[in-house]
Amino acid sequence: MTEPDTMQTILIIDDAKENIVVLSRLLKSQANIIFALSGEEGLKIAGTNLPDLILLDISMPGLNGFEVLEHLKQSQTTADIPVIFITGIPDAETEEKGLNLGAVDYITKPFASAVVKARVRHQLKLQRLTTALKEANTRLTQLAMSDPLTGAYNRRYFLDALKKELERVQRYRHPSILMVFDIDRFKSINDNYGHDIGDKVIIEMVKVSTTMLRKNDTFSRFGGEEFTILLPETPLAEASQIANRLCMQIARTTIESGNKALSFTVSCGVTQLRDDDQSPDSIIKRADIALYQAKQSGRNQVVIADDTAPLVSN
Ligand SMILES: Nc1nc2c(ncn2[C@@H]2O[C@H](COP(=O)(O)OP(=O)(O)OP(=O)(O)O)[C@@H](O)[C@H]2O)c(=O)[nH]1
Repeated sequence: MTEPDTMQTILIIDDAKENIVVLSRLLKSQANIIFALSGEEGLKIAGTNLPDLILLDISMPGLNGFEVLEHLKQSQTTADIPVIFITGIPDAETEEKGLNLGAVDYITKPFASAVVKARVRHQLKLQRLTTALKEANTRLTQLAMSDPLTGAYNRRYFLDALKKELERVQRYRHPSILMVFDIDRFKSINDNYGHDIGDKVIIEMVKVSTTMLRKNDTFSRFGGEEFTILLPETPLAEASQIANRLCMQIARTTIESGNKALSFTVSCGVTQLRDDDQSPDSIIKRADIALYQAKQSGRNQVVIADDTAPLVSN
């Protein structure tokens, strides 16, 4: 979160140096001051420095203040930077135009120093609060889609991704794969080594899996010791190899527990998304049945769902 005492930055855009000098002197105790002597230069600086507030002159050669504001609003990176017009044009029509374009305030010259300071302080405070709110929102979004123990995507996020991928499969008819992994005899790991070591096993499972996957694959901790992987645009034969490789890699992994090295295995069910799947449920059910068969057949192995019908490509 932004600290309240962190110095914020004000960008002054004005073609008259003397105005920049006066405003800088006035506001330097409130913020870091940077400046530009033209609209074009101001836009460049705004895009790279992302100031907390812009004080903008209206009448300038080249891009005028209104045009600068329009450019700022068009770019996603600068659209939310508050802009105050500081201008010698006192008429209400110009002020209305400036505010309608999205300026947060309009100050006319000659101005009273104390009033400018107060209005700037007010905008900087609003900006600080807005930034803190945005950061909190980002954190909340992150929390809502991830598992706290491992940081992997959670069930909710995964189901959403699976639903979207099913729609893509139905539309483009490419092969996509769901894998469900489950740690073998995990209860006995907890019982014999303790819950903390159980947690370490889960964390290691996530680490090993995620390093072996591609950027477009989605990995989630779907439940306690159950993990799901979505592999978009992947033929079944390739998915089978990936699942087997992952199983082998997991079996080679060890966890330190006191002076002992603990190893563990996983079982896996694999299925292909089908264009007649009505929802993620039926896909998960198929993969779960295959996983159950892997468990029944002795664990530490991959089973491909029986009823996976190959998609007919267009
Ligand atoms: N340490 C730890 N244990 C968990 C967590 N979530 C679930 N568990 C445990 O995982 C265990 C799952 O056990 P079972 O469903 O019986 O399955 P299993 O022992 O892995 O047996 P199989 O799946 O048949 O190989 C339970 O004992 C849960 O308490 C967790 O976050 N941390």
